[in-house]
This record gives sequence, structure tokens and C-alpha cells, in this order.
Amino acid sequence: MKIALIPGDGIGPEVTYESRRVLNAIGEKFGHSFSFTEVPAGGNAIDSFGHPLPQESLDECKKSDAVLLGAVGGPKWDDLPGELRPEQALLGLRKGLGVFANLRPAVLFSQLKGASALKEEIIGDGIDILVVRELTGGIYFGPKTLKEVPGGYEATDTEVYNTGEIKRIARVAFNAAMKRNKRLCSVDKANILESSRLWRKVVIEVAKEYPEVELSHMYVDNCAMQLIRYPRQFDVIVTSNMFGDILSDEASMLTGSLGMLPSASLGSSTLGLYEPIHGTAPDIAGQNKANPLASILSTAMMLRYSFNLEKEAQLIEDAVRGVLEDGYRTGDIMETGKKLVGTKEMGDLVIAKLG
Ligand SMILES: NC(=O)c1ccc[n+]([C@@H]2O[C@H](COP(=O)([O-])OP(=O)(O)OC[C@H]3O[C@@H](n4cnc5c(N)ncnc54)[C@H](O)[C@@H]3O)[C@@H](O)[C@H]2O)c1
Ligand SMILES: CC(C)[C@H](C(=O)O)[C@@H](O)C(=O)O
Ligand SMILES: [Mg+2]
Repeated sequence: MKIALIPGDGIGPEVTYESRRVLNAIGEKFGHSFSFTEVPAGGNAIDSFGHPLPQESLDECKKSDAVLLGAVGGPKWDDLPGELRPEQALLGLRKGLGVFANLRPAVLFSQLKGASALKEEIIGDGIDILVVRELTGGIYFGPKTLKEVPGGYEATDTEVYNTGEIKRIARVAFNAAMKRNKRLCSVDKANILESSRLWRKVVIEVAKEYPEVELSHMYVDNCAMQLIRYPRQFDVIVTSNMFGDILSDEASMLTGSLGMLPSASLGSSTLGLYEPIHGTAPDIAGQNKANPLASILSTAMMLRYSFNLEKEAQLIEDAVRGVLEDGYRTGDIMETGKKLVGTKEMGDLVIAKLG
């Protein structure tokens, strides 16, 4: 199995290093051979090649069975023009690989109840929400303008969705709901946005194919509030690119930390892009402080969705649970009485738990 590895910038290389070790350990244990090709993308690619996503990098990813990405970006490249920023690498990859469905599971490990931003009585017996974020459309990819006007400049970004794009992401979400608790909440801003009104109409249409799924609709501002007030009401959330970006960062804090949330970006083939939802964390980069669990849990998603290795995926998730059960924590999920470890040590502990 051929994996394109994009370490990226900031803490990206630190967390993907641990993930690669975890995959190698799984490979050894089960007799799978994972080969890794390091691919430059992001700020480091700008420095070396003058472009955030050199064509060769995209080609190498397309030739692979899966892509594992750390994170890209950082203050060093913040003043570059939009199309040359490191983040463009991500957009280029997502679009180039056609991975339109981004699964972001916000699952609270019971061992981390105390690290959640919510009170115990709100958490109840746990949080398990799947955010299905549309990833290759919407305002991220719609036409943009920047022009001089009297008194300064005027800039626009455009939210664009068509029926086909909404249908295919809705189906991913309904199918996911069918395998879970059969409840789907579609989040939009249909009281204001024309694109959201189309979104809602199409989702209602697709719902006819899934009579067993209970469909609800919620405005995004209310959803941001409901995630904190009563998160257990949610099973699967489906939403646009921009709303999904924001709501998933919010949902991560219910699980203890942004450093805990993995993601899988899928399209119509088994080639997927796997990455933590967090960024390059410039404030802690290079200090062995980053939580590698979001990246490690992304490898479990890779095994599940691209390689159909469910047992191996579960072993990784169980190993993470086991390490948390033993009381080990990186700084972002640290609580009194627990044992503080760094990125590398956390990687070692997970590998040891794999047995
Ligand atoms: N997928 C990606 O590549 C991606 C995602 C988000 C942001 N970014 C980029 O990352 C840069 C920094 O962005 P930001 O600061 O807004 O978001 P960020 O996610 O990098 O960090 C936000 C906060 O969360 C903390 N954090 C994030 N991941 C952590 C981890 N694994 N362990 C412990 N703490 C962690 C950081 O220390 C920081 O305090 C920007 O250039 C941004 O564009 C990239
Ligand atoms: C860095 C940025 C392009 C990216 C996004 O907005 O999709 C990030 O925030 C994410 O959540 O993966
Ligand atoms: Mg984000």
C-alpha cells in the first residue's frame, strides 16, 4: 500500500512522524507493507520550489493509495498573495484528488471527560458526533475579486453550490447516518443565503431515498450554540465547506482538544486524504508539545476507508484509549493527577499498546 506523506509545516512533521511509526508497527504486526513517499507541500514547498503545491506533488498523491497530511501554513508565509499561500496546497489537493466529503468525527473518549470544555452533566454518557463537511465547493472555491474603489479596496468571495454537489455530499451523510443512529441534521443559513435555500431543498429531496433517517434542519448560528448547550442531540451533521470548518473546530473542544480530532476526505474512489483537523500550531511547533493523537487517529481512518482494514483501525483506536486510560496526556488535554508526556512519548506509548 502506497502512502504519500505530506509532513507540511509547524507541528505537521512532528505529528506525522508518530503516525508513520504507528503505521509501520501495524504493518509489522499484521504483515502489511506500507511504503511512504515524502511529498513537499505548503510553506516548505514555497521555500524550496516557489509554489505551495508543485505539480509533481499532486501527481505523486494521485498515484498513491492514500495521502497522510500533517498541516500547512504559518506566520512566515502570511503576507504572500492568496493564491501563493501554503493553505492553497490543501485546497489544490482536495480539489485535485476530488475528495469532496470530509468526515470529522467528534468523539469524546470517556477518559477525557474532565478535559472537555463542557460540564459533566452536559456531556452525560458521552459525545459522538460525525460532522460531514462538503470539501470541494462553496465559498472556498467560488469566484473571488479584489479591486480598488474610492476610499480603498473592495473584495468578494462567493458561495457557490449546485444540485449535484449537494446531492453527493447529502448521500454520504445519509449513508453514514444509516450506519449510526439514523439521525441527520443539515446545517445551513437558509434564512439568508440563496445557496443555503438550494442546499436545504436538495437535502430534502435526497431524504426520500432514506426513509429510515430522521432529518432535521438547523441554522448555523443556532447549531454553534446547540453544540455547547446539548451536544447529545446530534448524531450526524452535514454542512457546507465553510460552516463545517468552523463547527468542527468548535466540536473538537467538546472532546477535550483540537489535538484529538482526525479526519478523512473521501471522493468516489478509495484514494483518501487523511489529516488532523488542526493546523500547524506555530505557538508550540518544534517543542515536542503537540498532541499526535488526531494524526494517529487519522491513520486509523485511512486503514478503515482506503484499505478496508477495520480490525487494524480498531486496534489503533483501542491503543489510544488504553494510553489515555493509563493516565498519559499531552499538555492540551492535561489534568491534575495525570502524567504529562510529549509528542514522541505519546507516539511510543500508542505503539507499545498495539502489542
Ligand atoms: N489542515 C491544515 O493544514 C490547517 C488547519 C488549520 C489551520 N492551518 C494553518 O495553521 C496555521 C495556524 O493556525 P491557527 O493557529 O489558527 O490554528 P491551529 O489549529 O494551528 O492552532 C490553534 C490552537 O490549537 C493548538 N493546537 C492545534 N493543534 C494542536 C495539537 N495537535 N496539540 C496541541 N495543541 C494544538 C495550537 O497550539 C493553538 O493554540 C495557519 O497558518 C493556518 O492557516 C492549517
Ligand atoms: C487551512 C485551511 C485551508 C483549512 C480549511 O479551512 O479547510 C483548515 O482550517 C482545515 O480545517 O482543514
Ligand atoms: Mg479548519
